[in-house]
Amino acid sequence: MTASKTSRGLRSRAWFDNPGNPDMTALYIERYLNYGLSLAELQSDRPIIGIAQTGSDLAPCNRHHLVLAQRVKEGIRDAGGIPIEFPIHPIQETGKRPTAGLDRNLAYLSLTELLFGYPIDGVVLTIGCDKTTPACLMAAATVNIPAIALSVGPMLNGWHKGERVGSGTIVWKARQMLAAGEIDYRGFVELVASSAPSTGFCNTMGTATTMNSLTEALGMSLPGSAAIPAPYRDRQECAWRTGQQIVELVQADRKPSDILTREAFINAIRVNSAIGGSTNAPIHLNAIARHIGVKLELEDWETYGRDVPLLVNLQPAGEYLGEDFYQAGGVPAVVGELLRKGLIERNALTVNGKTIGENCADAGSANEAVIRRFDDPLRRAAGLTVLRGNLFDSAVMKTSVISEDFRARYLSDPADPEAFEGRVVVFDGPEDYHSRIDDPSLGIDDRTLLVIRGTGPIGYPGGAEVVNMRPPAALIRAGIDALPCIGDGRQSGTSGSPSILNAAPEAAVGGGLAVLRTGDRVRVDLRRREVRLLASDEEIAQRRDELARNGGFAYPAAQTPWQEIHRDLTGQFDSGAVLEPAVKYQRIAQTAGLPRDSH
Ligand SMILES: CC[C@@](C)(O)[C@@H](O)C(=O)O
Repeated sequence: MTASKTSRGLRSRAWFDNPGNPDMTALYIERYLNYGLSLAELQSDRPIIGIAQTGSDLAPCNRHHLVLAQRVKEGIRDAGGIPIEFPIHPIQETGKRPTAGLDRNLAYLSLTELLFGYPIDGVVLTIGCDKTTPACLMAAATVNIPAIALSVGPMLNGWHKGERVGSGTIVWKARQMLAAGEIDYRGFVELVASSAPSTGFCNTMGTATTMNSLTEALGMSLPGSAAIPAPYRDRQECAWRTGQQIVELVQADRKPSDILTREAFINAIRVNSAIGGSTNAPIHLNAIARHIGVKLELEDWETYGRDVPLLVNLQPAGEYLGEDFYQAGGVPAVVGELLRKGLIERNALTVNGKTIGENCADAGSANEAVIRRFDDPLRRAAGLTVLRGNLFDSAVMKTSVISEDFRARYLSDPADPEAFEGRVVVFDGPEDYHSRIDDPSLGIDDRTLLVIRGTGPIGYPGGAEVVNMRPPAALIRAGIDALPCIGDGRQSGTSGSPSILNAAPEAAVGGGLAVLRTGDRVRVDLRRREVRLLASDEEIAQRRDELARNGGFAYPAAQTPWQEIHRDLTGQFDSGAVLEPAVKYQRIAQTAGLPRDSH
C-alpha cells in the first residue's frame, strides 16, 4: 500500500495526522502514545483496526476472545495495520436478567457510537453468544466501515454416560426428567453441567451456532470459520487470518454494504433451513437488513426457506454436536450442497474478496451422517412457517423440530393432515407458568395448547426465551413430552419444542393473544398457515372493549432506565425488534460526514 494512495481514504487520519488542524491532532494523538504506540505508527499510512471485544468474565461464551484477540492483533500487524482493542457491552444469554434480548439494541447503540466517534478504519467483530452477533453486525451495517466477524466457536461436545449432551437441549430435557422424578436437584445440575466441557458457546444448533453460521453464509466471516470449536488450534489460526483479512478489506475499501446485499440475506435464509437454525434468526437478520437498508420481510423466510431440506444432523433437530459439524465440513459443506442445487446466489461477495460460489464450489460433506446429502435429507421442506390469523399478524414455527410422535398425535387426521385444534390454557408470563403448570385443576391433557403472553419485546421487556413450556409432570410420566405452545415471546434455539412463537403484535401492544382465555378453542392449520381463535368477530371485539375499559393488557413496570427507553423505542419481532429511530441512520461513515471535533 502506498501512502499517497491510501492515506487520503483512511478516516483515522482526520484524528491522528491532520496538518490542517494541528490544535486537534495533537490532542487526539497524545493519549494514544501514552501506552507505547509511536508517532511513527500513528502518523503513517497504516490503518487503525478496531477489535470490538465482546468477551469478559461476565460473558463466558465469548470469553475466549480475550485470548484470540492476541492472534487477531498479530494478524493485523503482519498485514500492516495497527490494532486497537476495546470492550463493548457484554451480553451473556444465560446470565442476563430479565433477558439478554433487552441488551442487543443497547450493545448495538453503543458500538455504533464507538465505531463512528473514534479513529477506526476497519473493525474485527468478535462474535459468539446469541445477541453479540446481531448487535455487532447491526452496528457495522449502520456505520458501514470495513468489518469482518470472528466467531469464538462452540464448546467441545458434552458427554454424560457415553451419550452426547448438548447445550440448552439438555436443560429442557432435564427439566422434564426432574418434573417426572427421574433425577433430583443434584442430578439435574450435574447433567446440565456436563454439556459445557470447555470454553465457547452452545455446542448445539442453538441461536449461537445459527447466528455464527449465518454470518458466514452472509459473507461477513472467513469461509469455514463458524464451526471451528473454540479450543481447537484452528480457531487460533483463524483469528490470525481474520486479522490479516481486515487490513485487506480496508485497503480494498470493501464495506458491509458491498457484502450484505439482498442476495446474501436470501443465501442466509436458505442456509438457516438446511442447518435447522434457530427461530431467533429471522428477528436478528431482519434487524441487520433494516440497518443496512436491504428490504427483507418475514414472508421472505417462508418464500425462500420453507422448501429447503434439513441437512445438518445437530441437536435439537438431530443428534450430533459442534465438533461433529466442524469435522463434517461446517458451513461450506452445507453451502456447497445447496449451490449444486442452484439454491445459493453464487455471486454474493464475501469478506475474502471472493464470491460465495467461488469459496464453496468444491466443498462437500466429510461425514454424511452429520451433514447429509441434499437428496437424502433428515427432513424435506424444513424451513420456518410463517403463520397468521386472528390472534396475531405473524408468528413463526420451526417445522424441522416437529417430531414424528407429535405429528402422529396432532397432525394425523386423514381429512386434514396439517391441522389440529384444541383447548388452550393461558399463562401470563413465565412466573405464572412455572407456578401453575402442574395444577391439576387446569385440566391439561394431551390435546391442550399451552399459551404464554406478556413475553414480547415490550411486555417482558426484551422478549424472553420462554415459549418452550414443558407439559405437566403427570403427562410427562404418561409419555407425553411435548404439547404445542403459542406465545409472543421467543424460544431458545436449542429447544425442540413445537412452538408457534415471536407472535406480533404482542399482547402488551394490543395483539390478539391479550384477549385469549383459558378454555378457548384454537385451530392451527399449517397448510393454510393460519392460527385462529374459534370465536366470532363480535365476541373478540367485545373482549377487546372490556380489556380497554380495564386499562389494557397489564405488564410489570420498568425496573431500569434502559428498560423504559427500550420500551419507548423498540418495534416488534416481525420487523427485527430494532430501535425504530435508529433505522434512518444508514451507512453513516459515508452519509453523515465525520463527527465534529471534540474541543
Ligand atoms: C440455552 C441456549 C441459548 C442460551 O443459546 C439460547 O439462547 C438459544 O437460543 O440457543
